Amino acid sequence: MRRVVIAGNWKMHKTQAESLEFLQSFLPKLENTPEDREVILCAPYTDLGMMSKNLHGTRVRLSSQNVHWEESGAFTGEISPAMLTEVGVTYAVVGHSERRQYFGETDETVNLRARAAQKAGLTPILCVGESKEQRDAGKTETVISEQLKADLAGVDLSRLVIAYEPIWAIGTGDTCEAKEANRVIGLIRSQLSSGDIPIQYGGSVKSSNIDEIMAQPEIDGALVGGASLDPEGFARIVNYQSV
Ligand SMILES: O=C[C@H](O)COP(=O)(O)O
Repeated sequence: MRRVVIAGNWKMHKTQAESLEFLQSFLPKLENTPEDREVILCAPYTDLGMMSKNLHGTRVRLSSQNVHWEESGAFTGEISPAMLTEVGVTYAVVGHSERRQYFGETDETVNLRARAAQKAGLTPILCVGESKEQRDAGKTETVISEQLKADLAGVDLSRLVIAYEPIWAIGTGDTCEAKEANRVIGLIRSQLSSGDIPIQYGGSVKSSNIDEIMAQPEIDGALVGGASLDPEGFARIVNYQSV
């Protein structure tokens, strides 16, 4: 039975004060959230320690937005697995398209990060997805297959979440049609030796479209960017209506 995993990726938003204000409004809205839904917040590094203290004893889990593959070293701006586990982080987003686009992330480094995360006891949330040009050229399946093959080499599939995030849907309001997202996620699942891996959809998920997205049989959750910044709106996404 696959888990439902709803994660909010705050990206470069929310100071510690803003994060605390978010939690104070968000947490009470989870009182009736079904227990089988995993709720994760992917916060900036600076907020993780404070958030961990305020989330202790709640059902909300913490994720970083990246993780380095070395235990320590001269890697300016990076963060090690131990720095994350020490403050109670249990997930790590790896391979987000913005890291691939702006910070030279490659399938090779994504794979290193995923394996290092697992070695430290973190669960990677691996992001894959095609660009508009690749989709328009009919290359979606090929691109994602190649990403999966390279990113998942030596990765333990029993401790993994995958997020299908078409790049052209990220931050644009141009959400992928739910049935198309379901088709692609079905293709992703067909290439995995384990059928129990939760596979999320990400890309302009909002409170207005979450019910339709989650009604799709292959979709196990969402990786939400902009719409996760507002406690009310993200609570509505977490509390989506099952059909
Ligand atoms: O990690 C989240 C994805 O980049 C989606 O972001 P978005 O919901 O703002 O489109």
